[in-house]
Formats: sequence, C-alpha cells, structure tokens
Amino acid sequence: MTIIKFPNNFKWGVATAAYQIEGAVKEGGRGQSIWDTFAHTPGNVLNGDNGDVACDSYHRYEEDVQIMKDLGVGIYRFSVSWPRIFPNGVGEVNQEGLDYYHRLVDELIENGIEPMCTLYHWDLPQALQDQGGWENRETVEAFANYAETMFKAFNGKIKLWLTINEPWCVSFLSNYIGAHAPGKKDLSAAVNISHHLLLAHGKAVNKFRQCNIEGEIGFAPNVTWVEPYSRNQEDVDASQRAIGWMADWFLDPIFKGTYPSYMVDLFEENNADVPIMDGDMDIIRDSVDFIGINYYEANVGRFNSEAGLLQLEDVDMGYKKTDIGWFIEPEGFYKILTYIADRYGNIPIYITENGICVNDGVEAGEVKDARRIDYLKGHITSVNRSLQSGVNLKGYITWSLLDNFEWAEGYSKRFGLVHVNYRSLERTKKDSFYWYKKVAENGWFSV
Ligand SMILES: CCOCCOc1ccc(-c2cn(C[C@@H]3NC[C@@H](O)[C@H]3O)nn2)cc1
Repeated sequence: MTIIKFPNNFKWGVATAAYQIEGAVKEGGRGQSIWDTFAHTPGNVLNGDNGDVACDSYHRYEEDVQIMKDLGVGIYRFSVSWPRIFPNGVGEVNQEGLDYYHRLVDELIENGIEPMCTLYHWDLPQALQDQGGWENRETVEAFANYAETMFKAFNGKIKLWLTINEPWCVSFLSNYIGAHAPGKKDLSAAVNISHHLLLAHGKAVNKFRQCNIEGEIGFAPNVTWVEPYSRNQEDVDASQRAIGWMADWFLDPIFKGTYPSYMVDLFEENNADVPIMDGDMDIIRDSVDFIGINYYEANVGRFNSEAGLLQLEDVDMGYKKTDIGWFIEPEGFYKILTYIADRYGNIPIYITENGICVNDGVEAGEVKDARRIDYLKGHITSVNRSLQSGVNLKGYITWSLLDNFEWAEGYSKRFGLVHVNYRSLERTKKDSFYWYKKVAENGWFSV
C-alpha cells in the first residue's frame, strides 16, 4: 500500500457552473443566454434537455452549501450567470442578480468555504450574441464592464477569481466544431473569438488591478495530452498541434506575449488570421496571478493527412473509457502539467476541473460509483507526482459537486460526487463523496 500525501496548505475543492445547476432561468430578473437559445433549438442537445430547471440550485443553494460543508472542502468554484447581472449584457445592473450571488457567497463564507468565482462559464447574454457575440470586439468591453461590476460588488468577499472557463470550448468547440452554443462552424470566426476572449481577460485583469481588488485572478484553459503513436516526426508534430491548440494557443500570449507560430501558420493556411490590433498583446501579456487547469482525458495521436484541421487521428490503445467515451489515462495529467511548467515556468496552478462521467444510479439509497473513486485516485496521484516534480500546484478542485446539465449531452452524463434525481431534485451522496471527504479532510489517501 502506498500513501499519497499532500502539503497541509494544499487546497481541496469542488466545482459547478451557473447554467448547469441553477435553473430559475426566468427568475430574479435574469436575461436570456446563448445556452437558453441553443438548448431550446431542437437537435442541439441530447433528448431535448435544457437548463430551465437543472438542479434548481438557485433555490436550493443553502442545501448545497450544507452538502459541501459535510464534504469538508475549502473551496467552492461556482460561476456567475452574466445575464443575471446584466440581462442585456450591458446597461443597467440587475440588483436581484447581485443579491442572489451575495446570498450564495455569504452562505459559503458563514460555513467556512472559500468562494472561487468564474465570471464566464459559457452563458453569454443573448442580446450580445445578437450583436455578433464574441466575434464582435465590442463584447470585449462589455465583458470588462461586467467584470468590473462584479469585482466592486464582491471586493473582500471573493478573493479567488477566474475570468473565462475553457476558452478552447468557447471559441473552437462552439464556433468551429459547432458542438456547443452558438453552434457556428467557421474557423476564422473561432480564431477571431479566441483572440477576443484573451483580450477580454486582459482588460478585466486591468480593471482588477486598477480598482485594487483584494485577491488573485486567473483563467482556466482546458487541456489534453496527446502521446505520439510513434517517434516519426509527422506523428510528433500532429500530436503537438493537438496539445498546442488547447494549451499553447491560450497560454503563450499570456506568458510569452505572442501566439505559437506553428498554430498561427496552421490557421493562416486555413484562411483564419488572428485580428491583433496595436497594443492587444500588451494587454494580454502577464495578466494572471495563477492559472486554472481543466483536464479530463489523454489520447494517442497519429498523423493522417485526411484527418481534419490538425491532420491527426486518435489511435485506440484499449484504454478504459468513461461513460461519455473519453479515455482514462492519468499519466497524461502528469505529462501536461509538467509540460506547462517546463514551457512557462513556476506559475501557480489550481486544478480547477478534473472528474469523470460514470452514470451509476441510486440503489437502496446508495450510489456505488467505484469507477469514479478509481479515476480520482489515479488522477490525484498524478497531481501529487507533478507536485513532487516541482509543479507549483496550489489546489485540486474536482468536477463536479452535483450531477448536472452536461451541455450537448444534457442530463444523460453524470459527473457529480452527488447524484441528482432530476424529477424530485433529491440529492444522494455517492460512495465517491465519502472517499473525497476523507481526502479533503486528511490531505492523504492510500492506493
Ligand atoms: C472533435 C469533436 O468533439 C466534439 C465534442 O468535443 C468536446 C470537447 C470537450 C468537451 C468538454 C466537456 N467538458 C466538461 C465541462 N468542462 C466545463 C464544465 O462545464 C464541464 O461540464 N470539458 N470538455 C465536450 C465536448
């Protein structure tokens, strides 16, 4: 038996996002978001699911905070629904929206849980999308205004801030692949959006610093690891393109002040140019106190000239898969974390998402999700190995507290430590909840 032990100051947390858990989409003065539009458009979400009710956490947040208190975590990472604060994206602030998040944050603090706030977790106000959304450079200013409003309203209460969650999903998954809202399939638009997201992040951080807001700020790219199938240069280069698309593309501008040239070339070869204007890269560079890293899966990649933008195909090596079809490969977590540390240096990192989709149900009042416990053991062991290797890891936040609306997969895919019955909205703590509780309380576990 091996003991995996973390430093006493290492933080443990759990994460959710507004559109995935809140519901109450027409309450409290909330405006419409692009996910309300996308989910209510037939064919976009499995089984026609939407976030109208979700986990009803808008009304049940006190119960959810008590569950987190029992879990023993130090951090709760949640997101704010921008259209609750600015129903039309800009203009008059909706005080009811601010009041809701004050209730939530006060409840967390009263129960000894530190709030980590993500400002943008994909639910763009529809009114801004109607003006071009993230493709429109004016949305950058709208985001900076929204961010400043939140910073000032919660200064001293919230001390850990994230601007944008998974910019690759917001830009490329949602506007090139088209699997998420708004469901566009235009590489040039997606590259354009990726730059505007970084610019919006940089402008928000400028506001954070100009207003002398207490605490730290970062953003949370999602990353993957792709192991080359062979040492052939074509396989190595193709695998690097997949890693760079999610990591380098969003982290190089912040830590190097430039986009990775091999990806700029790839996009230009596909008629997609980055719309950089004078001064943009100065706004983006050095604009974080820490970064959040979201990791779920790794792949093995092989060059295939016919295989899409990256000319890369996945090779099925027989790894175990999750119930959403992603490969389970904890080694990839260690590899991408050490890759990031090697490329950018000793930057403070929180793991802001890591978790597994397994759809175990309730039987006799219990959920025996042994596969989730195995996944967490393997991946948190990789986090510990990365920490031992010198990666400046500050904490681990698992996705997710609750089963919730998993975007285009709807409610068919369960990531929670807590099972949610979507008819009764009853919460049931899974076996993994009790395993993670011991880790959060003790800071160690055995494998
Ligand atoms: C090549 C074609 O691909 C089509 C689908 O491609 C993807 C890629 C990535 C995802 C994805 C989903 N999640 C989990 C979420 N992270 C944020 C939080 O809200 C969780 O719900 N992370 N990545 C989905 C779909």
